[in-house]
Amino acid sequence: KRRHKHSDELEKKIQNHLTDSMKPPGADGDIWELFAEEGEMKIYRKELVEDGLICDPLKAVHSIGNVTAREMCHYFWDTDVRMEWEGTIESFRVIEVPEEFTTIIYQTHRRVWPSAQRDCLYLSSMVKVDNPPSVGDKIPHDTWIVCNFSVDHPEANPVSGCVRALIEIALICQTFITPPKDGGPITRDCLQCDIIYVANVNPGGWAPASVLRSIYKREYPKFLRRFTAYVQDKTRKLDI
Ligand SMILES: CCCCCc1ccc(-c2ccc(S(=O)(=O)CCO)cc2)cc1[C@H]1C[C@H]1c1ccccn1
Repeated sequence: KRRHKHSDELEKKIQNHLTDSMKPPGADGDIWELFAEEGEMKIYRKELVEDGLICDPLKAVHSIGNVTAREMCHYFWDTDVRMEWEGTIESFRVIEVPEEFTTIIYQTHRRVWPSAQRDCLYLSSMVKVDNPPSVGDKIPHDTWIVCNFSVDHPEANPVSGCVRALIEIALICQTFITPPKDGGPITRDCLQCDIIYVANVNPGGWAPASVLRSIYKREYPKFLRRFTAYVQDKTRKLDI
């Protein structure tokens, strides 16, 4: 069962995301504020201050056509394409690959004046979910999750001056297939991918609440727009 040092912690976090993060906002009785909405994309936030630091949890739901859950999670997890869609990281390094679909990454984020620069050291794992909870009455064809959470590592060799931000992030994707009415073959046009993205970022050190909240308000919608467009573009059949 224990495949690497963080196996148990990873399993527990995935289970928590599948029970808690897959619930629609508000189902947990919490008050989520819808702060951005663009078509199917809805982004919610909660105000949370821990030890004087702004740790506002974020939850985004989205649904896009023509891609599968596995493709969405693959492009989110695969560091080979990270800089093609990530807009706020300045550099990153894969520190360790504990197992095939699990990496440990050190990354620095672009400094946002007047705050100190932030870095993150986290484990990133992509997992196919076997017995997914079905949301509502739709039955998913498959469910994939990428779970990113902060860990320690002796070889991080951090950039001096960076403040270590702590992250708990998950991208949960489900593929829904609507076979063509005429009984023809299933094509990309029959695919719909439902996405849930949850992010808990602790900035690790003081930063003005107004600065942090404006960064999040700007960066999360931008990230979701840019990342989903990137995957649809990468998977689009070549225009013949
Ligand atoms: C003064 C700034 C304090 C907070 C800095 C910070 C830390 C981590 C993160 C973060 C770390 C990982 C992820 S991910 O989803 O796992 C993808 C892989 O990179 C996502 C966001 C972001 C930000 C802040 C750039 C701000 C920001 C906010 C949303 C989106 C992008 N950038």
